[in-house]
Amino acid sequence: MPPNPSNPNSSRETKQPKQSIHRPPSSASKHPTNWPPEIKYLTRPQLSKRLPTPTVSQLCLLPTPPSPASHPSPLVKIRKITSPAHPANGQFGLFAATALPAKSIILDYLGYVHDPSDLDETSDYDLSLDPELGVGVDASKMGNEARMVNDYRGVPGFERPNVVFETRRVGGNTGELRMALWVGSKDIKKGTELCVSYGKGFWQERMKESGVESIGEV
Ligand SMILES: C[S@@+](CC[C@H](N)C(=O)[O-])C[C@H]1O[C@@H](n2cnc3c(N)ncnc32)[C@H](O)[C@@H]1O
Repeated sequence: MPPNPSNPNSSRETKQPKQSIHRPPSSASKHPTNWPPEIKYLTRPQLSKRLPTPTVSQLCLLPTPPSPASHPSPLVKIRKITSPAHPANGQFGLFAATALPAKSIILDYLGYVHDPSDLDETSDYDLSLDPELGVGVDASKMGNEARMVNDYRGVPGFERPNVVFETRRVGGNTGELRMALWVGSKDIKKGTELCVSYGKGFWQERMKESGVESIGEV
């Protein structure tokens, strides 16, 4: 804090050792490298206020998770794609920061948890959490590193996805329902891009929006 001439305690402040300067706890505002500043970085899901109480209790959606994982995740890195051969060139992608064992969990897909009354139809980041209740997790305006995962289609070197989205219950069968990103059936080497399948529905919708009638095999 700079000295303030109108503050009688100011000169005393300037003599205090450097350690006394207030800093927020380091974990409070740490974002992953390359995190876009316009997107809110989440370390737990953000619940829509419009979610009905029975839905919140059925999915055990908790304002505070029992055991928060470390943030940012040490397992992944966000990188800008700079290969013209990559279909998401110029955008971001998610990469393994370390070797990832087959079938292991990587991280939760965090975002705005909402029901159909609170749906952003333009979002490309909305995953279904509970299809029966129509609850989704939308990471378009807020989320974590998992929002950066690209689809494998057209990515050089990919014939199939190497990671999958699957729900999990935090802390056991009766815990909070979350969407998570998991390693597929094969180990992943450090530095490899992580690519899921968004599903045919995503690309069919994309084609419809761009006016293409038939898409054939996707
Ligand atoms: C969930 S985001 C993925 C992260 C995104 N690359 C970013 O930088 O925010 C989904 C968007 O990524 C792009 N994308 C992901 N995979 C793609 C692919 N295989 N081909 C073309 N675009 C892709 C599309 O623009 C899509 O709308």
